[in-house]
Amino acid sequence: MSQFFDYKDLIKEGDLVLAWLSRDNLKPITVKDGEVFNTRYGAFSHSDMIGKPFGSQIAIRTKGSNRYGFIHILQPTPELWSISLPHRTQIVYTPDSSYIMQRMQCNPSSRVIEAGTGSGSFSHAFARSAGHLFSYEFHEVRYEQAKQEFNVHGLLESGNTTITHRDVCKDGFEIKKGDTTSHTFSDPEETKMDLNADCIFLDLPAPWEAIPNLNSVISKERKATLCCFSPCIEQVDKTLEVLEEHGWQDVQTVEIQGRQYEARRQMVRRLDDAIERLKDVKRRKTEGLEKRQAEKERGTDGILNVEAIDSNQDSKPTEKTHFNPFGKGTRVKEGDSSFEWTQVSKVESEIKSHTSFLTFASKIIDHTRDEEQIKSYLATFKDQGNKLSKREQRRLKAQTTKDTKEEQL
Ligand SMILES: C[S@@+](CC[C@H](N)C(=O)[O-])C[C@H]1O[C@@H](n2cnc3c(N)ncnc32)[C@H](O)[C@@H]1O
Repeated sequence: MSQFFDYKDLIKEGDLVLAWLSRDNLKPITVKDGEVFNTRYGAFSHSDMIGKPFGSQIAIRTKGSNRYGFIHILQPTPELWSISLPHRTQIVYTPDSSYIMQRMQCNPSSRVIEAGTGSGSFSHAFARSAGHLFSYEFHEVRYEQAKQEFNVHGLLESGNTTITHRDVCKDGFEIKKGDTTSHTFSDPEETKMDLNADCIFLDLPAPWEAIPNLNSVISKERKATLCCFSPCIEQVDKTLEVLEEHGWQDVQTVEIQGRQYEARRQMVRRLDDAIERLKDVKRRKTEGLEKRQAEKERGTDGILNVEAIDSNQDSKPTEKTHFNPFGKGTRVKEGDSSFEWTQVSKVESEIKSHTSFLTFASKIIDHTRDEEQIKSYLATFKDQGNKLSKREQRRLKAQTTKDTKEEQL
């Protein structure tokens, strides 16, 4: 059982919990009775966490004051792990990994190849969703650390993850008896693993060197989908050349540009407001001119003549503009019920999340078809077709023609 995939209610000794200190400060802790988690808000005793439900808030009184410091203790998930894990390399974050898995249609029947493992960020997301994950890392220390981490997190124990120490560009992806891998060849008959992979994710500096090695390990019956994660367009260029050379199809390169949308209210500005504003500007201008004229009428020695004194006594201070919908003026609080508001969404001008270019491609190895199966499909369609609407019949006919063409290619 892995804490990452199976829901758990209460925290027990030995559990991994993620302590949420702030939005961008999440720390993994393995709970051990008697130990203390030190933070700048104070020292949190692990024993206070044992028996508490995941998601609880733990509060302590800060030394020498009457105030409280608190943290939340959360159950690990691949998404939270990505933002709290110890970095050994650059990692793939959830905005990319979720998109990639959806594009590759990664599901519980998928057999996934991932190279390299790196810090194991994406591995956790794959391991949760896929049927089996085969992860490869050529850096020995990183391989050992990732293996140890996968073991502690229950990924190896759950049986759906295999990590192998390998340079996939030089030595390919096949996993044989005697290789340095987490898989145990317990059956004497078993000499190599059957990978039969249908999802391949390459986060390598030179994916074009690994692509030629995929043929022997990708599924023969199912369509295999590949994604290469490369930060530079020059890498994409080389990858595209090799994909074409090795018969990969449906090639597409995309870039994720995550943006934050802010929802807020904006004051409704009407033509009448603009007219009001112009009138206000004109009125102030006139008042200003009158004031200056009155000052001119003071004597050069600073003594006012009688007329000027009289007009000066009459002049009132200029009234403050209380509302200017087109610029500065008295601030109006968003949502103030004296004004009309409309709901808008504002997008950040700067893009924060370009990480890499994602190149997708797919390959079907076996183009032969089971004629008996096709006949039975066609018979079913025909039978159903009599009961279907004209539109449905047209759709089925188009689908059948498309399938036949694809098979012929
Ligand atoms: C950027 S990291 C992968 C990060 C990973 N996707 C994650 O989310 O944590 C790239 C990893 O690929 C490994 N690597 C590079 N070339 C390799 C090769 N030819 N075979 C196997 N691993 C390789 C590196 O050692 C490094 O750990």
